[in-house]
Amino acid sequence: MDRDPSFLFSGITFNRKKFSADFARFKEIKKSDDSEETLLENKRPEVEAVEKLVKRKKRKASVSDPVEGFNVFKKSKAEPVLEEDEEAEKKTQGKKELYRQMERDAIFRKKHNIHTSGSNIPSPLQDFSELKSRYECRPYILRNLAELGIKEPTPIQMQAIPILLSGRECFACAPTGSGKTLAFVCPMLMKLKRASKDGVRAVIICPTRELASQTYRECKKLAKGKKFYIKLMTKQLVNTAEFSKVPCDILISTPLRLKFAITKRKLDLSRVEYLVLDESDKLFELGLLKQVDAVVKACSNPSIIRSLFSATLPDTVEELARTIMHDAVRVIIGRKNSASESIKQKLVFVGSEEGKLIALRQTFQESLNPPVLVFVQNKERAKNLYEELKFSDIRADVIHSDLPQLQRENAIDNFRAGKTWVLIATDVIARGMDFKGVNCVINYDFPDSSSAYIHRIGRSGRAGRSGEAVTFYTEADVRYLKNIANVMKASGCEVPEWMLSLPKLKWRKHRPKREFK
Ligand SMILES: Nc1ncnc2c1ncn2[C@@H]1O[C@H](COP(=O)(O)OP(=O)(O)OP(=O)(O)O)[C@@H](O)[C@H]1O
Repeated sequence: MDRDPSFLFSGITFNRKKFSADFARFKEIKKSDDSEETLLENKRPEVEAVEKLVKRKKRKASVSDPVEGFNVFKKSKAEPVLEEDEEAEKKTQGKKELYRQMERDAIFRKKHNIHTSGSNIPSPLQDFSELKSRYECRPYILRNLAELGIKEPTPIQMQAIPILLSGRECFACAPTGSGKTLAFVCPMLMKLKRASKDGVRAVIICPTRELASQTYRECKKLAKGKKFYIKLMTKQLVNTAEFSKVPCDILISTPLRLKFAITKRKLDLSRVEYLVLDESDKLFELGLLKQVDAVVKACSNPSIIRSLFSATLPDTVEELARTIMHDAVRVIIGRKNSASESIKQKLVFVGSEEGKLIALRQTFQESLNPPVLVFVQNKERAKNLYEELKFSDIRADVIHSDLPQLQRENAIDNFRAGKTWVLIATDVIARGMDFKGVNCVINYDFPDSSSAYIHRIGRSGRAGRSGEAVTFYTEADVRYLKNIANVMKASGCEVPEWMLSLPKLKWRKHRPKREFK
């Protein structure tokens, strides 16, 4: 039996008898093969060597030299290298564009006095049309903005709106009358998208009922045409029999009423997605802190977006904010804790308490340019001053926390309508209240802090309008002048040098006992 030379067949015995026909066929082929082999065997060794070399070269060439359009495997192996290159190139381009965008943002922010800190801060909004192009804003918001005559975003809106729309928490400090309300209401409506009956989804806390009611109206104006359930937490609402079943997307309240609703009426805030603390530094003051804390705890949704807004943001409040917020962005417009630059500020020495009424009457005689707001230290003083003015030919009214709710509302409405020329007030309306076109704010009693001063005078000079602020001071107030003088200087007003060089006081609230004389 012949051994088959093939390596593949080694060890297999071929039965030539059984497969004689096939064997004969193979033999024929073998014959020809043999003849070739014979030829090869007869080759000269040098020819063989050259042939081997050529063969080896051919083999090598087929492995290492890709022939375009021919070697499929080569091609498919070469492609990822190209893709990786393209990918890397894309990445570099992406990074370059990102840096260019960051540079453009920085220039834009500088131009608008926007100061930010935090990571990955979204680009500021240059125009309200970007609400649609960047964030797919529904047409009703743009329509309502146009109807309200709001054309360009203010600096706080430019920056706070994209931050909140990108799902980031934020604490913001921007001057009085600079449009902070819209800066948090607009993204809130956009994020909520549509009405739902699944429980409260957004909460806005304001320190006073008047401000809560104003914010409620602003929300309604911007949501016009969309059936959101927007509720103001009134005594009536909180006492409704089916309180927990009242549909509510956005709830606006003072901390006290909200805490009452949580503890006594089992209000569920666990689904709240947005929480705004307006006038946040006021809300963090001792009198309100406990109630605010209860609300913040009740809003237990882990993906909640919280934001803090105010015209004054003391360092202590910032520190507190940082402890409760996640990866928050800090936005400051202009200088932190400064007065609006559109207010002309003046300090008037009145000697003693007796001098105040004389100075006030004199001021009104010289020029009474209504509407005018007169701030006093407490409700007793408000009542007393009102008694002095009510029988004069000046149309005066008064507002303080001792008045029944309806009377408070009427006082605001009449002042807004121009029926009241001079409104005497305690600090209950010093924050957030937006009376259009208040020409002058008179601090009849010296404010008890620089932030109280900033908020009080901020009732005038709003939304780019000009305004005036006059602050009376007595001998007893002199030692507290420095703080107010500093605020005035920072906002560009002229202040006598001696006031600025008064000794620095470790801040204590200046609330002396004032006799009405
Ligand atoms: N982009 C805008 N263009 C013009 N007016 C605006 C714009 N945004 C808001 N306003 C108007 O500016 C006024 C002041 O706005 P807002 O009450 O929100 O100020 P604020 O910053 O909250 O002030 P405060 O610190 O006193 O609470 C309002 O009458 C509001 O309608």
